[in-house]
Order: sequence, then structure tokens, then C-alpha cells
Amino acid sequence: MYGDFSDVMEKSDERMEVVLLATGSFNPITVMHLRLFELARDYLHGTGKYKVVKGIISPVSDGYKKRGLVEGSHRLAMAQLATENCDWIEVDPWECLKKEWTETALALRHYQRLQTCTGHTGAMEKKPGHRKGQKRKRNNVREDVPDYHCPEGRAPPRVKLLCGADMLESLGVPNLWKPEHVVEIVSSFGLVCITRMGSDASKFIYESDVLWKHRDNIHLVQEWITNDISSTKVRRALRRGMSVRYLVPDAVLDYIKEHDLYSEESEGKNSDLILEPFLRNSTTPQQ
Ligand SMILES: Nc1ncnc2c1ncn2[C@@H]1O[C@H](COP(=O)(O)OP(=O)(O)OP(=O)(O)O)[C@@H](O)[C@H]1O
Ligand SMILES: NC(=O)c1ccc[n+]([C@@H]2O[C@H](COP(=O)(O)O)[C@@H](O)[C@H]2O)c1
Ligand SMILES: [Zn+2]
Repeated sequence: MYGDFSDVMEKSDERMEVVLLATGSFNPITVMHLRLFELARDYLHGTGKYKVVKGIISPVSDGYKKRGLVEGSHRLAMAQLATENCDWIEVDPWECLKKEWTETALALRHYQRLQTCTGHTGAMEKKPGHRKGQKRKRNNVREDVPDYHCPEGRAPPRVKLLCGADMLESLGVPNLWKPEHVVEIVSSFGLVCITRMGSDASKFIYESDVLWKHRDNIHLVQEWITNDISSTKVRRALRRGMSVRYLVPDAVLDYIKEHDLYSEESEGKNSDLILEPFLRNSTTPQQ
């Protein structure tokens, strides 16, 4: 009889460890936001090259000034309720608690910097982030992103931006993103993009020289079980007194009702303001 040594012999795992970062309004968080993480993880694992070790939801600051954006404390609380039964997705308040809006490239740098050999991000840990020793190549990192120290000589997990195809397409909206940030996101970090109704991500990548150049670092994930859930539609239904049950987790729905979050009045918030990225990119010289 041959013994099974799998328990005693550690198999070397050369896969790159990945942390998925989803930024957005999450106003409110929907089940589709949670699905993005599942789809991305399945896809990356399916390549055999990546091991997803964590997902981070980073709700945007109130300073983003998007129309209808309810207070960050509520959006954070709802995201926390939505992920309470999930052992690998965390909600991180770093962006949301800041008064000023944070550009996504800066958020990616922040989370990458926080990665250590234990994969600690600063978010509340759900499980001790312990992983066994792995022989790893050091990854290429931007020169202006601080070097990451790994006492055991292992490379830390790499943070990748997780988004829907509409967010990918938003990279082409004039004055919404700094061109150098777009380059940084696709070259230094990488994107995992989930298809979305109404957006053609492949075409957008094809038509953008920058995205085309870095297409190997953009993972396009086809969602076959399509659904068109969006926070905008959820808010609209709520304003009209219609059910959104099963579109948002039950605990989120209870929270929305308890705090009477979405109304004509809340939808009018920021309606007279310019979205912060437009304001910033059109008034300050690019750095
Ligand atoms: N149904 C969906 N399919 C694919 N991606 C989605 C879907 N819903 C949200 N996302 C993605 O989730 C991230 C956060 O999005 P966001 O908070 O803006 O949600 P949203 O549903 O698009 O809300 P809103 O309608 O207010 O814009 C973005 O990257 C967005 O593309
Ligand atoms: N220049 C930038 O870094 C930039 C521009 C627009 C949106 N974003 C981010 O993308 C996300 C978009 O969220 P919404 O789709 O809800 O508007 C937010 O997290 C926002 O901070 C970043
Ligand atoms: Zn959106």
C-alpha cells in the first residue's frame, strides 16, 4: 500500500496570490456586487496561475459627490452586513471615512503597500491570514510604489482592481481619470473586469491603445448568468415603494428600511454638484 503523503508533504504552489479590490459607491450594495467577487475568483483560479486570497470592498467617500449618494456610514454598514457570512471578502473603511475623495490609483497603491507576508490589509481580518511558505519570484512593481518587504523572502499578494465593464468604459470619459492613472492601473496592478449589459468591454479594450498594450493584465470575465441589477435600479424601486427583496441581501434590506434610506430627497443629494473627479481634473494641473 502506498501512503498518501499529501498531508505531510507540502506541495509547492507557484500561483501568484491576488487581492481583489472593488471600489464603488455601493449605494446600496447589491447581490451583484458580491457576485463580481465570486466570478472573478472562479475565473482567476481557472487559469491555474492565480490564487485569490482576499476580496476588499472599498466604498467611496462622500466627497465623491455623486448624485443620490447617501452617507458613507450607511453604505459601509450595509456592505458590512452583506459580507458578514463571507469568509474572504472584507469591507475596508479607509476610503469611505475620508472627507476627501481618493483616486482609485491611490487606493490601489494604499492596499498594495499594506500587503505583507501575512496579507494584512488594514481591514478587519475575518480569519487569521496565515499561509505556508512558498517559493516565489519577486514581482515587478512600479518604481514609485514603495518596495514591499517580506522577511521570509516571499512576494506579497498583488492587488488587482475588480470592476464591471461600465467602470472599465468610464476610463475613456474625458477628465474622469488621469491618463497616467489609467496607465498605472493597467500596467502596475491589473484589472479583473466582469461583463455587464450595455457595455462592450472587448471593443473598448480594442479601441484603446493603452488598454490594448496592457491587455495581458486585463482579465475579462464573461458573466453567463446575466442580470441587470444596479444600485440605481434598486434605489428607484425603493423610492417607488416596490420590492427589492433578493436583489440585496435581507440584512441590507432591513437596514435600508430601518433607516428609511432611499427617497426622493436622498436621490436629490449632490444634484447641484459636479462629480469630484471632473472638478479635480479640470482645475488642477496633472501630476
Ligand atoms: N450588474 C453588474 N454587472 C457587472 N458589474 C457590476 C454590476 N453592478 C455593479 N457592478 C460593478 O460594481 C462596481 C461598483 O459599482 P457601483 O457601486 O457603481 O454599482 P452600480 O450598480 O453600478 O451603481 P449605480 O447604479 O449607482 O452606478 C463597479 O465596478 C460596477 O461596474
Ligand atoms: N480618477 C479616478 O480615480 C476615478 C474616476 C471616477 C471614478 N472612480 C472610482 O470608481 C468608482 C465608481 O463608482 P460609481 O460607478 O458608483 O460612480 C468609485 O470608487 C470612484 O472612486 C475613480
Ligand atoms: Zn455604477
